[in-house]
Amino acid sequence: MIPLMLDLTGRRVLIFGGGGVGARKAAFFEHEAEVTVISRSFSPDLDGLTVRRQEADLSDLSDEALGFLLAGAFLAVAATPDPSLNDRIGRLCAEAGVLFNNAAGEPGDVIIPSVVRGSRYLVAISTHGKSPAVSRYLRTRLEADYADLDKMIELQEEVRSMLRETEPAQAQRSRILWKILLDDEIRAALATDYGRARALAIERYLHA
Ligand SMILES: C[C@@]1(CC(=O)O)c2cc3[nH]c(cc4nc(cc5[nH]c(cc(n2)[C@H]1CCC(=O)O)[C@@](C)(CC(=O)O)[C@@H]5CCC(=O)O)C(CC(=O)O)=C4CCC(=O)O)c(CCC(=O)O)c3CC(=O)O
Ligand SMILES: NC(=O)C1=CN([C@@H]2O[C@H](COP(=O)(O)OP(=O)(O)OC[C@H]3O[C@@H](n4cnc5c(N)ncnc54)[C@H](O)[C@@H]3O)[C@@H](O)[C@H]2O)C=CC1
Repeated sequence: MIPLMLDLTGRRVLIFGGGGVGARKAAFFEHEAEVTVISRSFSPDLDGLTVRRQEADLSDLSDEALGFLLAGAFLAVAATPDPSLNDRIGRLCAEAGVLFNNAAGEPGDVIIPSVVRGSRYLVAISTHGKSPAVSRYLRTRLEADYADLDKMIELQEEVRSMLRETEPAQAQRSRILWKILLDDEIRAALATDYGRARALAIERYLHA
């Protein structure tokens, strides 16, 4: 498995099965992709999401009819509780060249990770499907332990551009940036007062 960050703007994503799991997968994609949920019933968790709904009993559909639904899709998720139906959707995706994620059944070619996201960073976590609970646990730990990561990235961005003007040696620029990252007092200041953290960084490491 190889991690990638994809821009799904304007791409079509299909979710087969509109239960709690299908709704969670739909929520994962809907802020960027064009999501359609195909199911015989729809969880209230889908209310409020920007997704199209298409009512169908998938067991009644022929391979040809399912293949027709897949036309033009970039990625499909099978999230019905019937693994053999999910696996069948996966086989048709492989034939149609559509990326496939399986919520229950034979693993597809895509895993949906746990995501920690700030305005300046994105971390995706997977256990290769072995323990989603551990992925979730790691996400909550990272969210708690690095609550101010966005502000540290902002400070690093600012100091990096200052250093490009003042410090010609790359090795020295790198050393200073690491010192700031590892400075507990600067990290503590970031939580409440960006200006103070910035002043500390400049005073300690740029005018030293
Ligand atoms: C392979 C994968 C398929 C995929 O790509 O979707 C998959 C598969 C399965 N999950 C199962 C169970 C649970 N999944 C969750 C939660 C999440 N599951 C997610 C991803 C993935 N789940 C992919 C692998 C990710 C990896 O590589 O680590 C997360 C990260 C992303 C998301 O879904 O949004 C999201 C956490 C988001 C977050 O909070 O950060 C919880 C809730 C909890 O833990 O509280 C439980 C119950 C506890 C447990 O069983 O662990 C079952 C068994 C069903 C059964 O027993 O019937 C299967 C099927 C099987 O294993 O066969
Ligand atoms: N990948 C993951 O992250 C997780 C996967 N699971 C597994 O995912 C599966 C789905 O879980 P839930 O959403 O909780 O189930 P659910 O029973 O709440 O929802 C299933 C949905 O699929 C629809 N459906 C079922 N058969 C259909 C058919 N033949 N045609 C059309 N629609 C059909 C139902 O109408 C319903 O909307 C389960 O097998 C569960 O074990 C569970 C937890 C996490």
